[in-house]
Amino acid sequence: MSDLAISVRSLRKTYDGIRYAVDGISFDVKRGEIFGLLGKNGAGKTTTIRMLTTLIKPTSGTIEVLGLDPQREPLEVRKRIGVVQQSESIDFTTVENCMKIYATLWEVPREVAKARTEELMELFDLNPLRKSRAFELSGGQKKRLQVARELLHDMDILFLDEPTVGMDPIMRRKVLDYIKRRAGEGLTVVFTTHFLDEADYLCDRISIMAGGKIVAQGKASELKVRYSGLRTLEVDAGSPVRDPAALREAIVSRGLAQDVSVDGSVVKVIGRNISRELDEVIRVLKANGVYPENITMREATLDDVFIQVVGVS
Ligand SMILES: Nc1ncnc2c1ncn2[C@@H]1O[C@H](COP(=O)(O)OP(=O)(O)OP(=O)(O)O)[C@@H](O)[C@H]1O
Repeated sequence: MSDLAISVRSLRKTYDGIRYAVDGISFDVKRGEIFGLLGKNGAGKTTTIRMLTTLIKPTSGTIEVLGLDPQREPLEVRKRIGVVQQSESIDFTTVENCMKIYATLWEVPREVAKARTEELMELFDLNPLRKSRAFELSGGQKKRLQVARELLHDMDILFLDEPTVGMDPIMRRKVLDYIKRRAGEGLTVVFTTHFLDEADYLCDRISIMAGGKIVAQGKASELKVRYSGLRTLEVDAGSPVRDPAALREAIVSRGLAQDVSVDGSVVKVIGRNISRELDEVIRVLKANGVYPENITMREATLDDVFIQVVGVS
């Protein structure tokens, strides 16, 4: 048996015949690995997951999921995977019934289904909502139900497309720890998220996508090392920055930094040479009406790597 759960080569997908949503990506995922797909909105993550999970057909390229071709053997693939999609129809029935229906659909033996339902209801804090109808739940509660019901059945690979959206930090951590535990028991996980701290915490390996391509790939720690020259300078100007676009242009066009972002009075300057160019950066800040009241400099986080790789535009 191959130790690869997924193998993708030169995969492309166009919806309109003009633009490629996924544009020639190749990657492997080992069995038992947690693989993260990151990227800005529209990068091609969901399209990739939908092709891997048999929901849409590739335009070209090859996919192997557990040694099977999702296009030729969709039913075989579906039997062995779990998918939590980004948005999913939520039934009119109660939370309790929803779990029962899913267990029946997946043909989970009655006793196993009962035990798992109790475990998952407890874990995802769904007990107080047992009798609530699913469509009445809040966004985060719906997401909890959506993830819990998918975990009722046995599977070899679990695909999670932004599974923690709307969840509070405690629930997010619980879900991530549960996924980690299942991966420790041999489950392969493909995971997309916009929360880079989550990817850092959970994923063995990460691919960053932009414009349908994979633009960086590796362990979170490797990516951070690869971009370790990056520093983030954070400046608090005390009052809102008047013209963020002009400030950004002034710093980036001089090659002083790769990126500048402004949030109210706080300016974040990310780049490789910031320590060396600090005097010049501050001169330009002042020339643009930003008089620093507080300055901090720190190492790159995964967020910084992400911004560096995919850019801000
Ligand atoms: N059903 C569709 N029909 C036409 N174009 C689509 C369809 N689904 C996605 N696209 C386009 O394909 C590109 C990639 O979208 P995709 O949903 O894969 O990105 P994503 O990385 O998952 O984004 P997000 O983080 O917002 O979920 C986008 O330009 C999007 O507009």
